[in-house]
Amino acid sequence: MNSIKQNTQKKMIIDTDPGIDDAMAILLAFQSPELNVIGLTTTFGNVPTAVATRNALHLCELAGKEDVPVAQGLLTTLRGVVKLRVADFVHGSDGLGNTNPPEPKQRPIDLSGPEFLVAKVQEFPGEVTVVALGPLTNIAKALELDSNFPKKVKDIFILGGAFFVNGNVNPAAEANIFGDPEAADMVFTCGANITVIGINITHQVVMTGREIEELGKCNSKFGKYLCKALPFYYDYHLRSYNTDAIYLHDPTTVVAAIDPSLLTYAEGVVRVQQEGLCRGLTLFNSTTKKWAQPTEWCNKQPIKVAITVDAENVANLIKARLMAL
Ligand SMILES: O=c1[nH]c(=O)c2ncn([C@@H]3O[C@H](CO)[C@@H](O)[C@H]3O)c2[nH]1
Repeated sequence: MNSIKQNTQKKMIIDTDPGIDDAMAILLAFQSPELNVIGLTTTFGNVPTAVATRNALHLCELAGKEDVPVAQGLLTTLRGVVKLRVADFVHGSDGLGNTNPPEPKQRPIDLSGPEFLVAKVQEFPGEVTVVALGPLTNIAKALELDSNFPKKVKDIFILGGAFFVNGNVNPAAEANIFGDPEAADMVFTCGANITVIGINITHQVVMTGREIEELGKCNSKFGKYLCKALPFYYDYHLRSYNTDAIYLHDPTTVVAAIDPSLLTYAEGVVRVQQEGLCRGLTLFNSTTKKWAQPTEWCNKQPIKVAITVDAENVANLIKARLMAL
């Protein structure tokens, strides 16, 4: 990689819980000339954090990116909850569709995920894009470690929430936000330049059963690899949504970071329900109403919430890059 090319690329850290669609997103990022992936940080959600770390290292090795540092994130929620909800019914117990990936040769770096995030925004102030594909625990911890993190990070693209639609854990909550609602609320209101891509968007960006077969037949290394894991993810969608297609949650978020113009956004303050029936609900204030009394949404910095997506072009970009040789 010559230095001119590196200078024009976005420096990206992916916070991830691989996860089949995370694997697609990571490989997509490695295939994207616009991006310089400077590290992966791992979290729980689709799998426990230790499994996410193993899978992240494995994916780097598969892609010949052993030089990309992997920093293991927190093993618990921000507030220390150890009994975590893990979506093995979506991704398999190994996170990769029960394909039993080989043990990686590389090890995670000594810094924790949050420490790595803090160190990189300090090293490259205003230059680092964070793409958060799991619960927001590591990003929230980075805020606790460095109160200037929101000013130093360039932007944060978050896969999470369900805006004006039902969730996927229950009618109220989307999985990543449900995984650590306290962390999510902290991140959404921290003042950083944040774009949120919810399942109101990602449920429109799909790969059909036939396209999964095509991916397996093409000569691309990543395509061949992914189509071994994808049947598990496909079966989950067929069972749960009765649809002949998978939702491209995480890769869509990487595409939004590459080319935000493929989506449209509304700006407003988002808060997260912390307790009770609707724990994990993301509530976006889209009104311009002047409230009679101050609300919990007042005096917080607005963030961008994706409202529409050019689903066909986003999906085509993902497929083309994963099928590229
Ligand atoms: O706990 C989960 N339940 C689901 O139904 C579900 N469907 C998808 N996912 C994963 O969570 C993110 C989107 O909410 C993505 O990373 C999906 O892989 C889910 N996680």
